[in-house]
Amino acid sequence: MFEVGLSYSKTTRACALRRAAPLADLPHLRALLEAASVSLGGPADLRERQLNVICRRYLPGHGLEPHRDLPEMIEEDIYGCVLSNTSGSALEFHRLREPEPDGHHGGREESRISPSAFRVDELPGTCFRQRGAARFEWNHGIEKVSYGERWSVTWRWIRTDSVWFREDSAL
Ligand SMILES: O=C(O)CCC(=O)C(=O)O
Ligand SMILES: [Fe+2]
Repeated sequence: MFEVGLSYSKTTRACALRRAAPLADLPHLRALLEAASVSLGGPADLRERQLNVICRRYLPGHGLEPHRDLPEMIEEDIYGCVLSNTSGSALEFHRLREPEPDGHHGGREESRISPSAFRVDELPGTCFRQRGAARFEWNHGIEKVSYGERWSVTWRWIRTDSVWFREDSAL
């Protein structure tokens, strides 16, 4: 795991963000983030003072526990790109609760017809964005890899109104 921009991997409520590798030193990574963002209709400006990038390599035995990236710390939109995946694992989403009953369908029918899990069909270069329900009503994780490797880059922005955020000069 390798972080760029602001790092929160060891952050707790009692421990502030740190500065990780600067994106300016990684022009290919910056170009990837910009291209992926724009291709998904997102911003071209990466707002680097709030940006956190996590590059992950999953080897056999590695996975990622189901989680929701902390809403109190991280802005709504989270982007990602799968660089390559020769493993049998992929990003999977699981709904945290059933959808609200809907007047037209009734709660029971609705929960039967709407899925509670979603697996990303990953090809090299697959990009995704988590927002809305995918961000707040579903969690996501990676089942432990048993063979091959998976490489991903995900990026997000630290909320300036969170207790963790500090301006650059204070890091
Ligand atoms: O590796 C991935 O695609 C997901 C990573 C992730 O969910 C995270 O770093 O919060
Ligand atoms: Fe995540």
